[in-house]
This record gives sequence, C-alpha cells and structure tokens, in this order.
Amino acid sequence: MDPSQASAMNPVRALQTFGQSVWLDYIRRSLIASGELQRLIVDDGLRGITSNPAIFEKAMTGSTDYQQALQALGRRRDLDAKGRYEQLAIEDIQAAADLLQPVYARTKRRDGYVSLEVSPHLARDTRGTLEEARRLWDAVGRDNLMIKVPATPEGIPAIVQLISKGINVNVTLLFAQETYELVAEAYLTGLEQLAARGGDVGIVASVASFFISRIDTAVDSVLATRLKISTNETEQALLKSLQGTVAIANAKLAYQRYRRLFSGPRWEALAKRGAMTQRVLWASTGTKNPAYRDVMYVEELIGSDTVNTVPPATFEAFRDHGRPQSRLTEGIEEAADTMRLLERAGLSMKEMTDRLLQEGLQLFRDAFDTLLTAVEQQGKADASSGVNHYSYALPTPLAAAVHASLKEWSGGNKVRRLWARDPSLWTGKDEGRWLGWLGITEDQLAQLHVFTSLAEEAAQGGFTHALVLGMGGSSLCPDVLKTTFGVREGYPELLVLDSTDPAQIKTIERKINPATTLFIVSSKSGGTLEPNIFTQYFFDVVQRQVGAKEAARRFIAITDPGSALQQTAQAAGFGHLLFGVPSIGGRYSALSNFGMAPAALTGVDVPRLLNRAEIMVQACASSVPVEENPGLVLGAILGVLAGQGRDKVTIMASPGVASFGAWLEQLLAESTGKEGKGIIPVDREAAGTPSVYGADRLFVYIRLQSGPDKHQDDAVDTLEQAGQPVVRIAVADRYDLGQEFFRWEFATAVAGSIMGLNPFNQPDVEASKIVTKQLTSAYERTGTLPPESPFLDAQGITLYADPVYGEILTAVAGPSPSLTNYLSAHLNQLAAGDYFALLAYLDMNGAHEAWLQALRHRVRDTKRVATCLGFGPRFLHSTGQAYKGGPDSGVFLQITCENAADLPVPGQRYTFGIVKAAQARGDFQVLAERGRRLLRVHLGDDVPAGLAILKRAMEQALA
Ligand SMILES: O=C(CO)[C@@H](O)[C@H](O)[C@H](O)[C@H](O)COP(=O)(O)O
Ligand SMILES: O=C[C@H](O)COP(=O)(O)O
Repeated sequence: MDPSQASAMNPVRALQTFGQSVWLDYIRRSLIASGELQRLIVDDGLRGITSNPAIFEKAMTGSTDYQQALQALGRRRDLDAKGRYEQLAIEDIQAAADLLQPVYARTKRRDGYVSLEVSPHLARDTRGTLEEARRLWDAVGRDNLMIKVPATPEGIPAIVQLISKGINVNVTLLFAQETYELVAEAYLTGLEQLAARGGDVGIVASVASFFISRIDTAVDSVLATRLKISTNETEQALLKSLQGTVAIANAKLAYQRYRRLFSGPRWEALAKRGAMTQRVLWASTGTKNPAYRDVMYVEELIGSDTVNTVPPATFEAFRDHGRPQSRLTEGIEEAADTMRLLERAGLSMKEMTDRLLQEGLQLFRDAFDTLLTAVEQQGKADASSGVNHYSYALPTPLAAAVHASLKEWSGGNKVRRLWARDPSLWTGKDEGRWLGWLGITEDQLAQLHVFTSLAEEAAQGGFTHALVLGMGGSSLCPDVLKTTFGVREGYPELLVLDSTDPAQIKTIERKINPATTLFIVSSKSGGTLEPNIFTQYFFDVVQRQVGAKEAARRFIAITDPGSALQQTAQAAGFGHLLFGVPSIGGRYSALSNFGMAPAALTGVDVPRLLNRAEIMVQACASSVPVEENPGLVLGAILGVLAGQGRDKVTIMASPGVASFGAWLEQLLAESTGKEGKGIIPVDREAAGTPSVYGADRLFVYIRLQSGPDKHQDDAVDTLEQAGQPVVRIAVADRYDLGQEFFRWEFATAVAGSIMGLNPFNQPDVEASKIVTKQLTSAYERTGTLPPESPFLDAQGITLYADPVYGEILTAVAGPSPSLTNYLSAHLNQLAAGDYFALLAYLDMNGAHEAWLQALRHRVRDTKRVATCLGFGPRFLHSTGQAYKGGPDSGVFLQITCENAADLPVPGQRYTFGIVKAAQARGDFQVLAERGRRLLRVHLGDDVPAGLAILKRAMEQALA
C-alpha cells in the first residue's frame, strides 16, 4: 500500500499496513459488555488485549462494573480475595478472548490474543510461576490466551517450560536488551523442546514486552538533576540532546536484535516446522511527559512484525491525529550513538534497567495488594455485619500460642482448604465427605417453602404437640429450640423424647393427646434402636385411638435417603418423609432438616433463624482475615488450650439459652473425644469461686444480651480477673443462636484439625451400641439378661466394678468395706486435671436433676475438679464418646435403679426397662474395657430411699 492510501485510513487501522498489530493495554467489564471492544475490533482493527495487575486494580476498584459480582462472590466461602479476583478476571479474559477469536482464526494464530498476568508475588519463584501459569491457562481454557510472566531470572526458566508445553507466553517487564536476548533464547529453547517431543510448534505464540515510556521517565529525571548542577555548556548540550530519546533508541536496537535472533539456521529449522517468531511488543507506550507528543511512542515504533499495546487515551489520540509511518528501522546508527552518549554522560543503562525492573515488580505487587485488599474489604463488609460479638481473655502464653496457631492457619491457607473440604487438614481419611454442613444454610434458604408449608400444616391441623423421637444429634437441636423458644401461639408445643427410661416415656405419654400430636421420628441412620422402639410404642398408642391409617398421617420421618426408616415411613404411609444430607453427621445437622423441620412445625421463624446462621457462615469465609474469623478464632482457642491441658470447656449460658449447652456438649465431646485426646465439655455446672477451679479449664460464657444473669456476669468477671481463660459470646436475641450453631461447628472442625484427629466420626459410641444390641438380642432369645454379681451389697444398694478396678478399690477401702469406704476410695482417685462424671440412668425429672446437681457441686467444691452430669441413655449419644475414647482423666459414678413400672415394646420380648438396663451395662462394659475408673451404684427399686442412702454415704466419703 502506498503511503498516501495509508494516510487516508483511520490511523490506527493503518498500522496494519506497516505490519504492526495494535493491541489495547486495558480491560474492564463494561468495555466488553457495552460492545465497545467489539467496535474497536471491527472499526479500528484492534488485534489483541493486554492486562496487568495495575489494569485490573483500576478496573475493579475504580469502577462499579464489578460491584454486583463481588457481592455475589461474597457468598463463596471457598474463595479468598485472590480467588475472587481471579474468578472475575478470568471471566473478563474469557469474554475478551471470545470476541477476539475471529481475529485469532483469521490471522492464523498470529494475533487475537488476550494476556493475563501471574501474581506479581511469584516473580521470584520459578515453580510458583509455573504452577500458577498452568492453573490460569486451564481455568481460562482459551487457545488465544497469553500468560504473562516477568523477565526476571526466575521467570525465564518458567518461560522455557511453558513454551515447551504449548502455553502462549507474553514476557513482561522487559527493559534491558541483554535480558531480551535471554528471553528470546528461552522461547527458542522452549520451542525446540516442544519439537523434540513431537509437539506442534506452530500452535505456540509469544511476545516480548519492552517497556518504553518508563525508560524516558527514569533517564530524563536523572538528566534533569544533572542539568541542574552542570556548569559546562558542552555537557549541558549533551544532556539536553538525550532527553526523550533513550527509550526509543533502546527499542530500535532491541528490534535489530529481534531480526538477528529470528534468522539464521537455528531459527530456520523451527520456522520450517511452522514456528512463529516471538514478536517484540511495545508496552508502556502512553506518553508521560506532557512536553512530548502524546502519540510519540506509537509513531516512532512502527515496524513490521511488531505489536504495540496502547492505553485507551493514546489509542484515541492516535486515531485522532496519529501519523502512521514506518520508522522503526530508521536511524539505527543514531540510536546506537544515543546509547553511547548516555554512557559517556555517566548514566549506566544497566543500572537504570535493573532499577526499572525492581520498581516495575514493586508497582505491580502494590497494585495487586491494593486490589486484593479492596476485594477483601468488600467481603468483610458483608461478613462482619450482625455477627454475634465475641471476645476472649487469655493468659499471655496461651494468647501467644493461639496467635501462632492462627498465623499457621493463615500461612497454610487452611481456611480455604477447610471450605474446599480438604481431608488433609485432619487425618487425611474420609473427612472431606463429612463437611456438608458448610453449605447447608444456603441450601436451606433456597428451599424455605418447605418450612413454610410445614408450619402452615401444623398450625392448621389443630395439633397440640409435636413430639420428636430421636437421640443425640437428631434430638438435641430440637431440644434447644424447645426450651429457647417455648410454645408459639397457634402452633403445637414441641416435646422431645430421647430416653428409654419407662417413667420418662410415661410422663411424655401423659402430657400428650395422641390423636392431636405430630410424631417426628428423627434418625439419620434410620437404624438406631431408641427411635425405632419409640415409634413402635407411640404408633401403637395412636393407632389404638384413631386406626393405623390415621396414625400414620400423624407421623413424620426425618432420615437419610435409603435408610430403613425411609422404608418404614413409606410402607406405613407417614404424613411426611424429609431427608437429611448424607454428608452431614448427626451432631452437625442442627441447621439441616433435623433441626429446622421441628422448628418450623412448632412455629419458630425458620427463615429468620437461618438468615442469622448465614451471617456467621459468611463471617467464617476464607476471605476474612484469620484474626477476624469468629469460628476459626474460637476453634484455635479450643484446640490450642486443649493441647495445653485446658481441656475442660466449661459452658456458662444465660438462662434463656441454657439448653444450648446440651447440644454443644455433644458437638465437642463426640467430635474431639477419641484416641485418648479430647475436650471434656462441662455443662450446667453452677459458677463457683475461683478457688474451686484448677488449671484445666477454659470458660465459655454465652450471654443472652436480652436476658443476662447478674450472678453469671459477676462470676465470669471474677474468673477472668483470677487469670482463668474466658471466651465471651454475646447473643443479641434468641434467633442469633442460629449463628452459634454454625460458629461452634466450624470451631469444632478447626479444633479437631489442631488436635490432629477426625472430628466427624464417633467410634466409641458405636462400641457401646454394639454391646447393647448383643444384650437385647440375648434377651430376645433367653428372656433374661446375663446375671451380674455385685462386690458389695449394703442397705439395699449394690456396687459393681470391673475386677481390676474393684480390687484397687477394695485395697484402698480397707478391711471393713462399706458403701462409704468404697465411695471414698473411688473419689480419692480424683487428682488435679481429672474430672468426675455422674452417669445417671434415672428418670430425667426435676427432683433427680436437683439431687444430682447438688452432688456434683459437692464433689467439685471438695475435690476441685471439673464435674459432668449425664442422664442415661441420653448421654451415650453425646458425651459418652469422650468418656470412653477421650483422655483417661474421668472418674465415673454410674447410678442405676430398678424401674418402678416398666413399659412393653410392642412386638418385642424386651421392655423399655430391659433396654435401659442393657444400655447401662453396655456403657459400663465399654468403659471398663477402656480401663476407666468406674464404679456403679445400683439403687434397687426404691429410688428415693436409695438416693437418700447414697447421699449420706457420699457426704461421709467427701467429709
Ligand atoms: O506488559 C504489558 C503488555 O504485555 C503491558 O500491559 C504493560 O504492563 C503496560 O503497558 C505497562 O505496565 C504500562 O506501564 P505505564 O504506561 O504505566 O508505564
Ligand atoms: O447423634 C446421633 C445419634 O447417635 C443418633 O443417630 P441417628 O440420627 O442415626 O439415629
């Protein structure tokens, strides 16, 4: 084309006629979405796009283009700030690449590229660069992508590797011609390696990005300083003549090298196989000095086989008044002179370009960090609002250990790994399959209509009660909701049955009208003994009143898909069948249907509860800085303190939310109490003076802001002042318990990781279930339980221990063994760091509770040890795990009795009383097998009399 034709064209378009491709040094979402990019491609002949960290920083922080997308990404807990940035950047790069695809096809892969840079923090890390480049290449998934890698000593070997793998590379931050030689060499070597492996070298493209204007900016500034101090006119003339010339001279000489490097036999061999040259690309071509022509770094660098990536303002200016003309190969001698004169004037090009590289790296790192901080802020603003306030006071060494652990979580990207369900955070087994609870809130919020219709049905059906039949994780959340929310007007009253004690079953039966009660059979496995026999019992009761069909209508099953309970429910025609999530274990299932369906049925505002939970879910996201992640911080405290002997997590909760402790007990004990390690939760122990506590405690105060207890407030203050570690959680109102379910689940998972165990299994609960099953099966066959022989029978009370421990007690009890002596010998086992647990297989009523509470406090205040209290068989599905599998620091007093009145289990030979006895024995047997210090007191059939005798004996033993 003759120059007159070219000058008549759009100057930008005319660049093509000189063999130069113009790319745009800019990207932003609206550029693509508005159609502007397409217009530039069609009208101006734009052939590519380059991006860098500074460009994305400006795009994402300086526009509203990404606001919505960033907000939406705020929900992605598996993404940290970098992940969110990448997600958005990749979307833009893909969209731009798709628009440029026709250019790529038309130019046979010579043009049509979009560049995406690896993190500037990897500029000194060959391996990191390689990994990230490959990852980005795969994530973008477009052939017309170029990965930008800086021309650092560590970047260059990565370039060889990437080219040899067929990945297009844009080599960035090039200033020095000597470095350029290494870059071209890297490209050639990469191609040769690809060819040697039989790869197609014709599919790989690369550009070497020379930074132009920055050289003038740097050189001119030194020249200006020199001019200020120079008194020599010749020198002044020399210095002035160099102003605004060095960058272009440097580029012209680099282009000469390009022509030399991509000629000759080595290159010809590759060219024959279809290889494309690695073009030089002029970058940083916006004019910085207003005294210079605004299109100077375009006009002066036009030459065949080159690319100029131009920022938008320069692009517009060139379109407006650019003078396209081939100049790159003109004045080569003058360019060489310029470089010589520069050295003569005492300016070292090597020093200058070295410094520019360092500064360039720093500028990109700074831009990248600003960008990530902005993305993080966005997530944080969402995440922190409305989170239940928490604080902690730890003695200095413990605080330091917790901070060190948090640092490790941050360094190891562990929160991100947790959200990514990476089992290597725990024992590397199947933990990744048990993290469904991480996403349950979001799933539930997406199906709120289920809860709305359950609530409507319960309200309109005229039901008076909704009775949950289930154990442990399937019953404890409903139990918390029952006491926390009470009876909601217009809805049935929530009741929970989680005991085989015949008296307790009878109490419930007396409370309800079977015809107007909804029965919620909750069992994840669908194979747990207790809910199955409760169902048999109550189905029988209801059907006798309203017939089998009507009875079934009143039953709702909540279970995992495919369980035996599902079959039962379907066969009998239950009113509803709701499913659990197989990847959520029982104690992590509060926010799943196991907790939320009973809540809805009894009029609890489930959307509100879930929305509150979601606040905590967001706050625990991996984008939140570790020190501000409420679940992580709590988990680190639990895990670190447990490792330092403070493994008795003492739960204090305001009266309005006191039952939360029972749920929490299960979560902590079952999750961590195994392999001889574990946290021992201490619930419902009344606050004492600092002197009754040892150095094995961590206090957690869950304070209901709308109904605090003054005595608790004071007691916690006193404990903190006495140097005890204290965590405080402020729950604004009852619905904010939704947050606590999630916080504690997250914290427990974190603590499990720190303690090096699997927080999602419960091997020792299973063990006692097996023994119980053996005993009940034997009963079915024989009609009796195996006989037992007590080692003491006094005043109608009998004592049992396993032979080994029995001998120890006998030796200590002395020559005249009595109830008191044995109890004393047993209690004397308690040493600092031990805990005392009452395992009461009694009707869980107010009188028994008061009696047992008084006893535990006597033991605590006398022996200064932590104390636990559990009603059997309820605790078997909860703290029972830690008692058997956790640290061997428990001293157990099991209390059993004869049942005053028993109840039959329909269709079985055994009764509820027999089941309860078998459960107590199963518990005893497994504890004994584990070598635990365990004494069983059997009260006989007159429980009040037995308790009175036991009380006297205990008083004496403690005296
Ligand atoms: O490296 C490439 C293209 O390969 C460019 O995106 C390059 O980063 C930019 O042109 C420069 O960072 C812009 O520099 P400057 O105009 O701010 O000095
Ligand atoms: O904590 C869970 C209990 O052991 C009950 O298990 P389940 O829900 O499978 O019946």
